[in-house]
Amino acid sequence: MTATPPDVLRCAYAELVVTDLAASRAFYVDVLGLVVTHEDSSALYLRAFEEYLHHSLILRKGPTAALAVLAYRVRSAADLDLADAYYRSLGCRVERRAAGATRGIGEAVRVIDPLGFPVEFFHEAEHVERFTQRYDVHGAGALSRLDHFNLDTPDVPAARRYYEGLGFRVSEDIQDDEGTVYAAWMFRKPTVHDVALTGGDGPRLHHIAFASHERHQILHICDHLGALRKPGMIERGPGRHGVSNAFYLYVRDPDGHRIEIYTHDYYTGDPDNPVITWDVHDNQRRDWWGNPVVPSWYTDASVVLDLAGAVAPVVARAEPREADVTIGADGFSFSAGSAEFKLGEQV
Ligand SMILES: O=C1C=CC(S(=O)(=O)O)=CC1(O)O
Ligand SMILES: [Ca+2]
Ligand SMILES: [Fe+2]
Repeated sequence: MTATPPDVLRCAYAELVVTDLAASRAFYVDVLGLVVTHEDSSALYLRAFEEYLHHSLILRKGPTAALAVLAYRVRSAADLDLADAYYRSLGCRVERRAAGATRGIGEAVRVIDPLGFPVEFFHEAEHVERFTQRYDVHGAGALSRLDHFNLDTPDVPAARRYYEGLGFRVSEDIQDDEGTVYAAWMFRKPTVHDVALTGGDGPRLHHIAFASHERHQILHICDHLGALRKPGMIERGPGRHGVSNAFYLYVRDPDGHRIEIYTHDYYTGDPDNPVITWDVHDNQRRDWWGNPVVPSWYTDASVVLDLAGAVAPVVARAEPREADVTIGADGFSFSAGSAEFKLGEQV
C-alpha cells in the first residue's frame, strides 16, 4: 500500500551556499531589499515584506556555491511523521531534525527526494514582524514573498509523477507534437506554481523566485543595478511571460545563483483549473512579446548538496533539449499558426 504523503502547503524557504557573505548581503539586502531577520559571521536569514515566518532564504557561507535545501511548509506537525514514512517507502535517505537545527525552524524531516534534491518538510517556525504595511522601510524594489522554486531535472514526466504523488497539480506545461515534455509548472498554493520542472541536466536549481506586487518594483531593481554599473547581473528580461503571464526579471547573484522577480500570476485554486499546454515552437511561450531567451538561461544552474554536504552528481537529460529544438523565443521566431517570422539571435 502506498504511504500517505504529507499535506504540503507551499514552498517556504531555500538555503543557498554562497562564497562571499558580504557580497551576497550587498545584493540580497541592499539591491533586492530583503529584510534581515538574523545574521552572524556564517549566515544570513532573510525574508520578504509580507512574510512572518523567520526566513524564506538562508545564505550560508561556504567554499562552493550550491543549493543546500529546498523547504516546503506542511499543514501540521503530524505531517512530519507522514513525510518520514512516505520518503522511507520511496527508498529515500531521511533525516529527522530537532527544533532549532535550523535557526527559526521547528522539528523537520529532511530527505534526498527521488529527483536527487535536498528537500525539507517543516511546520513550526518562529514568527517575526510582518512588514506588509511598513512602507517606511519598503524600498522602491520591495519584494512581497517567496513564490516558487524552478528545478532542472532530466526527465520531466517522471518528476511530474513524483510531484503529483505529493498532491501537486499541473497548471501549465510545454510539449511538442511528438509528446516530448520540456517543462511543467506545479502548485499546492493557488497560484501558477510552487515548483517548476525544467527539462535539463539535474538535479540542479534553476532559480528561486520572489513575487513583487508591481512591475515598477522590477523596473527599479533594473535601474538600481544600472546605477551600480552592474547590468551584467541582469540575465533575462524584464519582460512578460507567456507561461504564467507574470511580468518577470532574472538576475544572477554574485555566485551565479539565479533569482527571478515575478509579479503576480493568476489564481489556480478551483478543482477544474484548466491546464495550459504550450507548443515548444510557440515563440510567445517563454516571453509573450517574443523576445529571445538568452542561452545562459538554458545552460546555467546551481548544483545541489546531499545530506552530507557533498555536491550531488548531475545526470544529463536524454530527451531533446528545448534550446536545440525550438525556433521560438530562443532565436529565429515565428508565432504558432502564423506566417509571421522575426529574426532573433540564434542560440
Ligand atoms: O516562473 C516562471 C514562469 C514562466 C516561465 S517561462 O519562461 O514563461 O516559461 C519561466 C518560469 O518558470 O521562471
Ligand atoms: Ca531583455
Ligand atoms: Fe520562475
